[in-house]
Amino acid sequence: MDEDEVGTVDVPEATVARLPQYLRALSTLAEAGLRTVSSEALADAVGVGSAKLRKDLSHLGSYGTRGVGYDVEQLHRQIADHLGQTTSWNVVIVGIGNLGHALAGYGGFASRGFRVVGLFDDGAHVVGEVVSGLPVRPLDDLPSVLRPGEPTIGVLAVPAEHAQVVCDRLVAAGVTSVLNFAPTVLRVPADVDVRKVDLASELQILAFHAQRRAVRSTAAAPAPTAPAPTATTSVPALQRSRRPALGATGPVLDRVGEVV
Ligand SMILES: NC(=O)c1ccc[n+]([C@@H]2O[C@H](COP(=O)([O-])OP(=O)(O)OC[C@H]3O[C@@H](n4cnc5c(N)ncnc54)[C@H](O)[C@@H]3O)[C@@H](O)[C@H]2O)c1
Repeated sequence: MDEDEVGTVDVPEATVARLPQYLRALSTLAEAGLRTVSSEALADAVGVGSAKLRKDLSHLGSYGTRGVGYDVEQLHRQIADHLGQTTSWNVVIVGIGNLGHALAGYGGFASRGFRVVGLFDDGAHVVGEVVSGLPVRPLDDLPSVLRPGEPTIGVLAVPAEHAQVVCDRLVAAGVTSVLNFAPTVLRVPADVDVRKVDLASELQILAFHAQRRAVRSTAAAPAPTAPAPTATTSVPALQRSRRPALGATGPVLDRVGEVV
C-alpha cells in the first residue's frame, strides 16, 4: 500500500484502536536497535494474539516477510501514516479545572505530534491564569486560536451539563474532531468525529471481570472446611471479602499521607 492509499482503505475500528499500541511497541523496539521483529514478538510486546496482529496489519497492506518478520522502521512509518502522526495536530482544551490542568500539563502529547495551542474556560477564577505556558482564555477567543487549514482537535473537560453547548461552539468554529471527557452523549453533524473517554466505565469493566473471576475461582475451589460460598453468594459479599484492609498493601509513595 503506498502513501496515497492512506485514509482511503477501510480499517476496522477495533484495529484502529490497537494501532497506537503497535506504534508504541515499535518505537521501543527501534530505540533498542532492532531492525526486524517477528509477528509473535510484536504481538507479545502488545499483549495480543499473533494471528490478530497479522490480521490487523494486513488491513494496512503489511504482511511481513516469511522467516524474517516485519521491518521495524517501515512498519512504524506505515502505522504512523495511518494514524496521521506524520503531520502535527493542534489541540485546544476547554475546561481548565482538575482534569483540564492535568491534560494541559501532560508531556506525552507533543512527542506524538499533538500540540496544545489553546486553553479555554469561562470561569473568572481561571481565565488569565497561565497553565503549562499558555494563558487560559475565554471561549470568545476560540476563532483567533484556530488556524484555517490546520486540523484542530477539541478536548472537552467541562461538566456534563455544559458539554453540548461547548461542543456546538467548537464545531461552529470549524473543529471536526472532539475528544469528550464529559459523561454525556454529544450530538454533532455527520462530518464531525467524537471519541469519548470514560475512566469510570473502564473501572466498571475491570470490576465486572474481577467479579466473574472471583465467582469462578470460588466455584472451582475444593470444598473448604468452613461452609463453602455457593453460586448464589452475593456480589457485595464477594467484593467485601476481596477488599484489602486500608493501608495493608500497595506501593510506598513519597506522597503517601497527602490528602488529595
Ligand atoms: N472521562 C473521564 O474519565 C473523566 C475523569 C475525570 C473527570 N471527567 C469529567 O471531566 C469534566 C471535568 O472534570 P473536572 O474534575 O476537571 O471538573 P472541574 O469542575 O474541576 O472543571 C471544569 C471546568 O470547566 C469549566 N467550565 C464549565 N462550564 C464551562 C463552559 N460553558 N465553557 C468553558 N468552561 C466551562 C469550569 O469553569 C471549570 O474550570 C467533567 O465532566 C467530569 O465528569 C471525566
